[in-house]
Amino acid sequence: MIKVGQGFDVHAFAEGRPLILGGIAIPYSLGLAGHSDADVLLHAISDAVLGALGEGDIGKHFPDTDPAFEGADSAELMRVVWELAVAKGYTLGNLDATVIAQRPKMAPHIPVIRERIAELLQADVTDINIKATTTEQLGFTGREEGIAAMAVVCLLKKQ
Ligand SMILES: Nc1ccn([C@@H]2O[C@H](COP(=O)(O)O)[C@@H](O)[C@H]2O)c(=O)n1
Ligand SMILES: C[C@@]1(CO)OP(=O)(O)OP(=O)(O)OC[C@H]1O
Repeated sequence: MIKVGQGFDVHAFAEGRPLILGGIAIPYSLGLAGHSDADVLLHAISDAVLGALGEGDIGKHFPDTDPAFEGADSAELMRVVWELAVAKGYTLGNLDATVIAQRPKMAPHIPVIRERIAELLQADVTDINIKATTTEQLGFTGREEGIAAMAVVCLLKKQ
């Protein structure tokens, strides 16, 4: 059986916070605002997995009104999401995600992010593709007000 899910998330830039993207810290002058560590890429991927499972979204599983998730490590939240997929008998077919950011330059960090996500999803790194694009200075990402991310996953289950 094949299940497909998609996810999309946005977080605004904020001063005085580390920039956490794809489960790693990226050296940059700004971080992202959020109730958790605001890892917009892992949030989009987690939502894609939950979508494929028909399990709603991360806001349903980890409400931003719950103090338990204040400052949460989004990698740990994604581990919980992935445990749900594994418990239902799924493995990852493949994941494709895009970070939409005018800055910082993502390309140097993508190999490490791929490895980190492969580890979190118990998958082969060749099944994980992470891309980045600017919006050519257009819109909120182009004005460097924040970062958006989108993801598509394919989950597989033996019949
Ligand atoms: N934050 C970003 C954005 C883009 N890249 C890389 O640059 C290439 C060109 O971006 P365009 O938006 O001009 O198409 C893109 O394909 C990425 O490889 C990046 O590393 N970090
Ligand atoms: C991750 C959670 C929970 O801490 O908070 P945020 O970091 O604000 O992220 P968002 O993508 O807005 O929603 C999911 C939340 O419930």
